[in-house]
Amino acid sequence: MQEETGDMDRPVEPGHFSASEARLDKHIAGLCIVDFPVAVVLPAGGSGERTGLLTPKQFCTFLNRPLISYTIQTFERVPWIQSIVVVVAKESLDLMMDIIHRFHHRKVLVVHGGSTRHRSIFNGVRALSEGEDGTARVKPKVVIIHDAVRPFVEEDFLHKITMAAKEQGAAGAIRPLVSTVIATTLEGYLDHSLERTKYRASEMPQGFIYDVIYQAYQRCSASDFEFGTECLHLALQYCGTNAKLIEGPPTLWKVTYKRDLAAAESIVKETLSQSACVITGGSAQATELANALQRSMGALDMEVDVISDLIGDNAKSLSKEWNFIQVSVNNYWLSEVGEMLSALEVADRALLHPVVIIWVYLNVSNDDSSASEAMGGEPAAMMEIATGAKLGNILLYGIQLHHSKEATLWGRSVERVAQMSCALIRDRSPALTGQLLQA
Ligand SMILES: Nc1ccn([C@@H]2O[C@H](COP(=O)(O)OP(=O)(O)OP(=O)(O)O)[C@@H](O)[C@H]2O)c(=O)n1
Ligand SMILES: O=C(CO)[C@H](O)[C@H](O)COP(=O)(O)O
Repeated sequence: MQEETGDMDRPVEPGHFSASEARLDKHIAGLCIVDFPVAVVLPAGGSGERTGLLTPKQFCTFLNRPLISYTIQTFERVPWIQSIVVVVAKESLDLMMDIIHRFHHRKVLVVHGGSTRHRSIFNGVRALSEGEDGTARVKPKVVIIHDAVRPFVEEDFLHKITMAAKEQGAAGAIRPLVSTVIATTLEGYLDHSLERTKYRASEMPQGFIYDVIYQAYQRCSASDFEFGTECLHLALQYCGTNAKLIEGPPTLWKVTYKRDLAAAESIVKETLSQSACVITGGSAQATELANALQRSMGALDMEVDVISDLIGDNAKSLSKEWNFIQVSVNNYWLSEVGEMLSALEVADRALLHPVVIIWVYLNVSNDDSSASEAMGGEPAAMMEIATGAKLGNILLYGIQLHHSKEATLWGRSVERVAQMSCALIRDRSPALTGQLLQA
């Protein structure tokens, strides 16, 4: 059973590589130049027993998106990878197709898995050279194998693995051991321990010349399929290919236990919380506040850009991975926020990650009562807009502050806005949307 997804904006026929290979991207901007066809197999057919959850970990969701979609996105954005085969259990096929359509994944071919990881991987590898009906497909030169439950891998590391695989026939990521490995006796006593400096943990990704891994799987035994855990070992044992081992970053770790899902979520949140864009509307007071926020939030490790509006060239900010802070001066009026929500929707900015908008209401009048009058009834409007925005994966929060003429008081308020903004952006709590906080 194979399902292809080629109906998105740039259709790809997965597993098919023409001789001239028109799409062989030379990624000249960076160091990553790959001029041969590369495909990826993501085994995602396991049940995730060790998490103790009912849902297999690859389908567990954080920040409104299943883990498998993060991993697919990681490979999809690498221009020199042409095709991604995702291997899932039969009963997860509909769910997988739904994920592909919901998150607009483009380069993906879905195939059925097997009862063990090796069986699933072999199904994925085979699908790259032959269709379900046995028809031949033009195979890639190199195939990268990567557990679907390892969502964080950088392009430059994939490049290293791919180039080493092409040269050596096989290559794999390693990490230093964090604990000593010991052998136990049948009775549960220490038999012997291994010298830790001589050993490494084998991680993913691994890369292979296509024919090497295909032949290794064709030649390996039923016992390998049943109990084996190491693709590099199959390449050595059945094809005599000695893999090049490359030390990878700690982020290559595999989601195995429930707590790993929380760790993955916090890594994604951290990467989404690096920067914010303050929109001032052009007024002097808003600009003064924005500049002060830029300094204070900068000290809290958040890069802040200040712009007056989202018109013309400034509209580019909508497509960046920014969070937004919209300042309104003496104008308890949410129309600017409404416009921003529409613009983000048009740009499809919240498809893959929730976007944070913080609306900052700056009261510069001398008379506090005019501010409270302006507020009358408006928190309800704020909550209503925030509720609608949340359905579109946009998290809207509010902060209000008074522009005190007293420098110390003003400084404290600005500091509080900076701290609250950083906390709201970093936490991304859906429960706090629509709230108007006091600074
Ligand atoms: N029959 C299988 C078993 C595992 N995998 C995949 O292989 C990767 C790594 O395996 P592992 O972490 O062991 O996943 P599970 O087998 O799901 O976990 P557990 O051992 O806790 O059940 C996962 O992406 C998993 O979905 C697979 O494609 N087919
Ligand atoms: O270790 C590995 C390196 O080859 C594999 O990545 C894989 O994690 C094995 O998974 P598990 O043993 O947890 O099923």
